[in-house]
Amino acid sequence: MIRPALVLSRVLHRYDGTTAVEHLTLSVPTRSLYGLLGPRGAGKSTVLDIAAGLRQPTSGRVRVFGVDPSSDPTAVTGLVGSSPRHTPELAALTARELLVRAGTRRGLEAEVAARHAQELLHAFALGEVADRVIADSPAGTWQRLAVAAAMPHFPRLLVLDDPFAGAGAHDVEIITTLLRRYVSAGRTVLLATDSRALAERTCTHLAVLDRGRLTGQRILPA
Ligand SMILES: Nc1ncnc2c1ncn2[C@@H]1O[C@H](COP(=O)(O)OP(=O)(O)OP(=O)(O)O)[C@@H](O)[C@H]1O
Repeated sequence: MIRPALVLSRVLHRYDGTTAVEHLTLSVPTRSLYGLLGPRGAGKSTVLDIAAGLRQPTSGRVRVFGVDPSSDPTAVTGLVGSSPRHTPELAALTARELLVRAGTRRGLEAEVAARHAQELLHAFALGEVADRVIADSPAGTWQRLAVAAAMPHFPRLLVLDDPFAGAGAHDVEIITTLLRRYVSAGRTVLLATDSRALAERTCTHLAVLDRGRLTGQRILPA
């Protein structure tokens, strides 16, 4: 049997007085494009942070390709990729600089990071803005770039928080095509969105969250 990419068992997460995730049990199959759908505050970002090893749950069990992020965070860092948050510091870089930096931060040699950056710029149709400062680039550049910046080390699990937020139809098309190709290449994608239409169009599997609880789960027709 193929091991799932991610397993959450009775995961609970509390921030001070707020319960963000409540006894969530979820299994994300390898090679799925798995969508977490829910309104604002449903707990999606918290689940993604836990999956990426960026946050420890208050209780419950987490396994990323069988690895426990709390006992082997370095292994999980190599297995997972997630997008950087938009900051003025990052917006002052060029698209290429951001991708090279994302690669070297994931442990790639500078030369390898530069090659992967070039491949990603091409794949995400960002060649024209490659050497332009991100803040001066057309709308939609950041959305494509944020996804590309999650994958310079071609992680086995790509974790994307709202990759379509602010994206135009053309950007959505490019991102969706790339994510499907990534899954066809044997990788796994876990993404969060509040758009049912985009989730249903893009994903192979869907889990619906509401106030930290799982309220529905289904496999979508190909
Ligand atoms: N750092 C934090 N400190 C305190 N409460 C938080 C924190 N982060 C999230 N929360 C709360 O936890 C709950 C779940 O938030 P979360 O961001 O995980 O949901 P979400 O579905 O990703 O929502 P959004 O789409 O708005 O990001 C919300 O009630 C939110 O206010």
